[in-house]
Amino acid sequence: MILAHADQATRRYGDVLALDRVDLTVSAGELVGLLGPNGAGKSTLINMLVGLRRPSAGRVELFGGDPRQPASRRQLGVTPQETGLPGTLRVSEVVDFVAAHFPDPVPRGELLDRFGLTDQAKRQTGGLSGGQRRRLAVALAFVGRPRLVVLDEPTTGLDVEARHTLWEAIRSFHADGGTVLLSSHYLEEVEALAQRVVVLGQGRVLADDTVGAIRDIVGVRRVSLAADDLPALPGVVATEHTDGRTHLLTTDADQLVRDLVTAGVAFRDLEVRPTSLEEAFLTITAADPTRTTADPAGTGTATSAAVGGRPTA
Ligand SMILES: Nc1ncnc2c1ncn2[C@@H]1O[C@H](COP(=O)(O)OP(=O)(O)OP(=O)(O)O)[C@@H](O)[C@H]1O
Repeated sequence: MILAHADQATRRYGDVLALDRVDLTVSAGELVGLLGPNGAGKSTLINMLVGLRRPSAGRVELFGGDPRQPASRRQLGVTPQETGLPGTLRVSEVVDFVAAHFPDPVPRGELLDRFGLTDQAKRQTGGLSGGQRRRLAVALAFVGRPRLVVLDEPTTGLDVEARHTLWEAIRSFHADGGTVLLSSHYLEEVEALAQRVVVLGQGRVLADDTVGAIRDIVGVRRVSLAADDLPALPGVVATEHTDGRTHLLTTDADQLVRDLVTAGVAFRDLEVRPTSLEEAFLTITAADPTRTTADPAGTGTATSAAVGGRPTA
């Protein structure tokens, strides 16, 4: 069953084309990560799906209806990128206030415990730290036992422990059958949580696939070694130097290793590993923005800027 759907959704702000004919479907039970650099259009897409913005062209649907109609949002929980909490209310009062809008809310104690906020229950929200406020804002999206939760950069500003608490809460909601769409700058977060990743770049969908498939699409491997002198080698899309080691990014690690041997390079401590999602993502977003999906041929378009290194060839 499709819970949220964008069909050729386009959004302009004056001269800025923030979203350009984006298709996205989120089905029941999925946990989808939305990735993209600053200004890629993630918030714009999320805001359209939850009824905060109207598309300039194309269509968006939530639970099969218009997201701008309150009836379509009854089973939705949202935490936008920026939220305001009444500073003089206590945490428990804010939770109770939101819970009063729902027929079967999560009990306050259970919710606060799940989000690591039990000790803050009696504190006024104005006195909370930024991270505690953020955790409360995210917790509120879950109060009404929604079927779909949409979180725009939920863990921004959180320390490692708070981030892991939030991950656990999101995972347990998903394990109980909940559906999640979340945007993030933290690529490790998407790797840790999401089954499916949608990569946005310059307002367009660059890739929509599993984390593993995106790595395969990009197909870049990191060959690390120590060597005094390296010749220019074919198939290297970028080179980095750290701590006396050289890291070569390539789409064909096997061939590169053969070439190193053939060239008689005296290398030591050779290591070959897949790139992280971050490297894959940066490679995709650096590719031709006119493509609607990433493809293997696109890997060759990676630039040194895309992977933070210097080209050798
Ligand atoms: N209200 C607005 N008025 C004008 N331009 C806007 C507005 N909101 C967004 N934009 C522009 O639309 C583009 C997409 O912005 P959006 O906030 O959706 O990106 P994002 O991927 O969420 O970025 P970030 O990761 O920085 O939050 C950007 O160029 C942004 O400057």
